[in-house]
Amino acid sequence: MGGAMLARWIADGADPANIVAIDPGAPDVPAGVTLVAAPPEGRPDVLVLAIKPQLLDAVAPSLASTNPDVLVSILAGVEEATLAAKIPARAVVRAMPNLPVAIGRGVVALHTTSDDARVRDVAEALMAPLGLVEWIADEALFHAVVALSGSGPGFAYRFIEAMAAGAAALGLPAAMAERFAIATVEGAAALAADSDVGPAVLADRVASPGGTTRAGLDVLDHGAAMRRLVADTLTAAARRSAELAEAAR
Ligand SMILES: NC(=O)C1=CN([C@@H]2O[C@H](COP(=O)(O)OP(=O)(O)OC[C@H]3O[C@@H](n4cnc5c(N)ncnc54)[C@H](OP(=O)(O)O)[C@@H]3O)[C@@H](O)[C@H]2O)C=CC1
Ligand SMILES: O=C(O)[C@@H]1CCC=N1
Repeated sequence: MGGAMLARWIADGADPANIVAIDPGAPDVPAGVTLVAAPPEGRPDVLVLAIKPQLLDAVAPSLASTNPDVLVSILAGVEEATLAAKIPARAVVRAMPNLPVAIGRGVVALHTTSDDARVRDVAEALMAPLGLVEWIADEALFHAVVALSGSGPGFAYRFIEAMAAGAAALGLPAAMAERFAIATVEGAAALAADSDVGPAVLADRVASPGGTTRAGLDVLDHGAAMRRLVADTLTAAARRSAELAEAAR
């Protein structure tokens, strides 16, 4: 995820000479970005933490002397207070991005208890090139955000896969089925984003009376099958986020 954010920042015009990536694993980084195995001397303006939540305790001591102006954490679950207790920083901002930030079409939720307007400005300016950016005042809602927009692309890809597999089972060549499924979901989402009515109304507009869509929607709606499946899916993801928070405390 850190790599996806970095790729977008550079595509948006950030100067790679101003960016230092800290990763002992020596991954590929964009040209001009300095890659180091351990934090260099000096105090960064912004430190973006993009390790797995389970690595926090192992990595935090190595960051203890960095003392950034703003620590931005994208760790699922892990709370602002936990981060503040483990990594000294003037301010901590939690961010929950998602994978489409790589093309500037992501969602980034932000949270901080800092009342310093400059901290909020820095976080907003950093995230603006990544897509839709919104502040969440109540940190407890971050579990829902992780489930919806953080994990959501994974769930959307499963749906696309299932659409394509369903069409292939009806005889469409598999590659064409996948192309059509992706373009259908992309177009449907773009229309919804551009529309002044909600998705329920749009679904009804697709469903001609007595037609094909209604026959299909009746399957999804029977016993609220789709709603229940998706609610269970998001609940499982949110529960996991809470477990990660608890484990990191
Ligand atoms: N994937 C997603 O869509 C999203 C992920 N997140 C959050 O982003 C974080 C990363 O997730 P994800 O990208 O999926 O996981 P990855 O395992 O792909 O990324 C973690 C990265 O951290 C590196 N790393 C490991 N140890 C260290 C260390 N000691 N110091 C610095 N870097 C280290 C890893 O390197 P190596 O591979 O060499 O071990 C790897 O590049 C998680 O906290 C997750 O909750 C948030 C929103 C969305
Ligand atoms: O699966 C995960 O834990 C991360 C957080 C949100 C998306 N990916």
